[in-house]
Amino acid sequence: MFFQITKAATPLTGCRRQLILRSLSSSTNNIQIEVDNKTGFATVSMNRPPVNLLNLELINSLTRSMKEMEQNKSRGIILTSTSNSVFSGGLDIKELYRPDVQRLREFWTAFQDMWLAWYGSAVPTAALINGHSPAGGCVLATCCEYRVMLPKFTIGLNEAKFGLVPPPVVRISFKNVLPLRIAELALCQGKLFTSNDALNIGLIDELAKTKEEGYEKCVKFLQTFRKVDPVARSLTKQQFRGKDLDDLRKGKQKDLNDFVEHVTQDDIQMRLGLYLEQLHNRKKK
Ligand SMILES: CC/C=C\CCC/C=C/C(=O)SCCNC(=O)CCNC(=O)[C@H](O)C(C)(C)COP(=O)(O)OP(=O)(O)OC[C@H]1O[C@@H](n2cnc3c(N)ncnc32)[C@H](O)[C@@H]1OP(=O)(O)O
Repeated sequence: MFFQITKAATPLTGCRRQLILRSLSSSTNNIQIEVDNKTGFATVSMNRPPVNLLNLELINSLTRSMKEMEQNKSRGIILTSTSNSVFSGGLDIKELYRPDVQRLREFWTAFQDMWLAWYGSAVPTAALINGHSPAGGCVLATCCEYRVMLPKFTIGLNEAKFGLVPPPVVRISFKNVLPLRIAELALCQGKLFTSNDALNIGLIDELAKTKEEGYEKCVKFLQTFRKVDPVARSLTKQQFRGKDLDDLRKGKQKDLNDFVEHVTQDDIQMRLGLYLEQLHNRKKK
């Protein structure tokens, strides 16, 4: 069994009684799942301190938790993080820098599977973006159907800034949310938007002052499907997203080969090394 179920009070709503499902599959316990007994909605919290970097293990946990939620016929999922300042810092660049090619292939295959699971989820999804959400963090948020963000953080696809060319899946979920021209410019500029600017361009749907308020807004969104037939809802969503999903399923091998070829280029490796150094030295200046 993937999850153990224990009862606990919720950190989100204080009094509402919930079930907490803890991941047993990973020694790092990198995901926490809570199910609200009243609404039936599950909150999936990324829990990989300090900044929820998406390494192979966290990516696999995200995919497995989505599959588990679908099997349990969850009525809605809220994706968030246990951190106070970061939703997800994006891909763990250490997975890309001087990689073992076998692990790099495994890593990108896992990322493809996570994208397929979250972008194509049969269950309604909302992202409660309670902190910074660059690159891979933004991909995860834009896989969801609705985004509520706390103020004074940043979100966007900044890959171009450090020399990475975003693969198709990264563009697709971004393009699904934003007007094409804004998506193209933002990607080419490697732009990170403040919460306010993200709201103005439509990258997020609502702002919330606190995590609790954000949670309630996500719940309100998920409740809009309460009187809708879940099968009709899910098939309608598939009509919008099915082609993107099929394209990746059919092109998975090529996408993987292109990714590995791109990331292992000497020039890209040099840039990734410099970026890691820059991140490490950021606070020392
Ligand atoms: C062909 C391939 C193309 C695309 C692939 C798919 C698309 C996705 C790409 C990505 O996601 S690439 C990653 C992009 N992410 C970023 O650029 C974010 C960089 N990080 C930050 O801006 C900040 O760290 C922060 C997320 C805003 C959090 O700031 P905070 O002050 O809270 O933490 P701090 O900066 O001190 O970081 C803590 C610790 O983590 C290290 N770190 C941060 N981000 C990364 C990262 N993405 N990969 C690896 N390591 C990272 C940082 O150096 C600190 O570690 P240290 O204390 O040991 O130095």
